[in-house]
Amino acid sequence: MIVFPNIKINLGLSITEKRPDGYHNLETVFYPVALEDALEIRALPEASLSEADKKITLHQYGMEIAGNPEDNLVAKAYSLLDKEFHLPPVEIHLYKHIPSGAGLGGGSSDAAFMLKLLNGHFHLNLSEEQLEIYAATLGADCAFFIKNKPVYAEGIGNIFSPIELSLKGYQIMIVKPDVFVSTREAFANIHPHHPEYPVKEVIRRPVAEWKDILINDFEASVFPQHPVIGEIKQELYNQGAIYASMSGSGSSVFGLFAPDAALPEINRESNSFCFKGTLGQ
Ligand SMILES: C[C@@](CO)(OP(=O)(O)O)[C@H](O)COP(=O)(O)OP(=O)(O)OC[C@H]1O[C@@H](n2ccc(N)nc2=O)[C@H](O)[C@@H]1O
Ligand SMILES: Nc1ncnc2c1ncn2[C@@H]1O[C@H](COP(=O)(O)OP(=O)(O)O)[C@@H](O)[C@H]1O
Repeated sequence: MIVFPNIKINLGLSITEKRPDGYHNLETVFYPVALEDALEIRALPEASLSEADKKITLHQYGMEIAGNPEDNLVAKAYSLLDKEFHLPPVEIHLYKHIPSGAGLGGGSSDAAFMLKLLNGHFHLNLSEEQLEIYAATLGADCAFFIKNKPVYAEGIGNIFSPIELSLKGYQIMIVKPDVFVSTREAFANIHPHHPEYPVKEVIRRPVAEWKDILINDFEASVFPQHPVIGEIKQELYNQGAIYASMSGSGSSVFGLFAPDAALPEINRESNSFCFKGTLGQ
């Protein structure tokens, strides 16, 4: 069985306060985009396991991910459900197309799709709401990928409400320079505050009005540290983007373009990543 975990972009990201547990409350809109990994599981017969064998064998392809295979979020997702449901052993094939440390939620998406895949394959009969609860323990934005629909998110990024927003037909260009931004460090450099223009209100206005009022709070601290990210955002505007922003805690930047626009070539560095697509929903 194979699934295709996709990314999200953040439309606005206000970090409003630091919580006693060390996490931060935030306000953002998550919007799914069809840049996808591929994730496949094959169940193995219980009898094929010797005492010393692990229950998961993870084969990884495509872009490299930092860390050991047992720290991979798909392995953590399996262990979470295995504890409760004693799952059969599985062989996992994960093909990474989504860059890591990009603010695109690639790891969280893999984890959420793994939960959905195991739920379907092994007939666990978990509801979407139950899957969201499991997902939230794996990463702050992981639960979003269970329903995978545009939402307004609050709390630590795990409390969702529906929004009336469709960007269907807009073209999107995502550029990620060869820079890794740690989410944890990005939060450490933030001064939380309530925004002048709340994300929830700005999002109701036409996209052409978002430029100076739909803000990602991480840009103020990440751009001075990594000027190339800010330069890419400016370049997207120079090349005709209607709206451009860093996604999440970086380092990727996306530009939204009109449905009939010719998308530019932005080749700043040989190791940068670039995706071009069309939005759905
Ligand atoms: C802030 C966002 C916006 O989309 O950044 P990106 O990861 O997309 O860049 C996400 O919600 C991130 O979600 P996720 O990447 O799952 O975060 P986690 O792994 O749970 O947390 C990584 C670290 O970030 C910090 N953290 C994360 C979320 C949050 N609301 N407050 C925090 O302070 C904590 O220090 C935590 O240890
Ligand atoms: N399946 C996975 N895909 C990507 N990263 C993973 C995965 N499992 C664990 N990680 C770890 O999570 C970190 C954050 O990755 P990712 O979620 O892709 O980035 P971001 O949170 O910036 O969108 C990576 O540096 C990597 O060490």
